[in-house]
Amino acid sequence: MTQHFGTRLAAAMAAAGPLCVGIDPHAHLLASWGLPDTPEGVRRFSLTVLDAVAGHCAAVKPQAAFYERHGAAGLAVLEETLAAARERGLLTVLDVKRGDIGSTMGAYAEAYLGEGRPLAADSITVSPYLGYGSLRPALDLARRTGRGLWVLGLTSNPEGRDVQLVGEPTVAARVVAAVAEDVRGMAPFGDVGLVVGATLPRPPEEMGVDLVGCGAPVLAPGVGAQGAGPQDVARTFAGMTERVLVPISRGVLAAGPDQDALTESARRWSGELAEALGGRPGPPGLARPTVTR
Ligand SMILES: O=c1ccn([C@@H]2O[C@H](COP(=O)(O)O)[C@@H](O)[C@H]2O)c(=O)[nH]1
Repeated sequence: MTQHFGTRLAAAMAAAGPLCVGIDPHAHLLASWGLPDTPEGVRRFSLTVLDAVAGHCAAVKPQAAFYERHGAAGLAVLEETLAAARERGLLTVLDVKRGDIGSTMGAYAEAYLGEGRPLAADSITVSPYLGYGSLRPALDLARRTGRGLWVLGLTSNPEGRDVQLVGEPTVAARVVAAVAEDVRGMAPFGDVGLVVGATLPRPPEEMGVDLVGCGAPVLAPGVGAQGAGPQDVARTFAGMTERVLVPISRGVLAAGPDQDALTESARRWSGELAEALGGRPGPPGLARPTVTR
């Protein structure tokens, strides 16, 4: 029987720590790497990142937008990137932020979570803006195929709070409560996780959001180029750091195109995260590379 995503994620994090390297082939990064802003440039960028970071992080997070901007050829590169990550033993988080009425959500679920689908990933990001219940087809299919979902909760961008912190209980608190219900009893943690930024001004509990009691893993963007650091992750997610996967895109990618420099950057972030979050793999004590904001 297929292991559920929470089990696979926990195993990957136990082996390689909490770092998830984001693959965001921004036009400015392609240029600074000396690559053309074409599907072939995106392909070379993505495969270089995968070769550099395999073995130094638990997962990779390709950002679909940067592939989609190249049309069908870009999507073919995304398919190749997902397959190449799998070949290198890396879990994939496809950051595609899908969400729609249930009947259409079923088709998105097939596309990204269906067995044998060209764009299937180990997990995807989803938006609960059409109501948490509208995500049900994706939740069901993910569970059947041993895949996972990351539901937007409290995103890393400050504007998100205009929507997510409205109401009593807040929208974010309702989403977290719905996820808690779906992962209740799952160990080591659930197959549905939450996206909660490491950039929050206060711990989620102080914002009325009970993440510690929820039992879901958390994907915590915002470290590096958005200004948060490993200590912010430790502070924001105190009491549940073993469940936090930390995606870093530009903060790692700025070290390219040299493959050894990319590897070193991933190792440094991994070490700093291990030191801040307590006792996970990575070489502590190395300085973090400069990142472009
Ligand atoms: O709340 C969110 C949700 C997703 N993201 C995505 O993560 C990366 C962050 O990139 P950095 O270069 O590490 O800042 C990017 O793909 C975002 O779309 C997020 O930042 N915040």
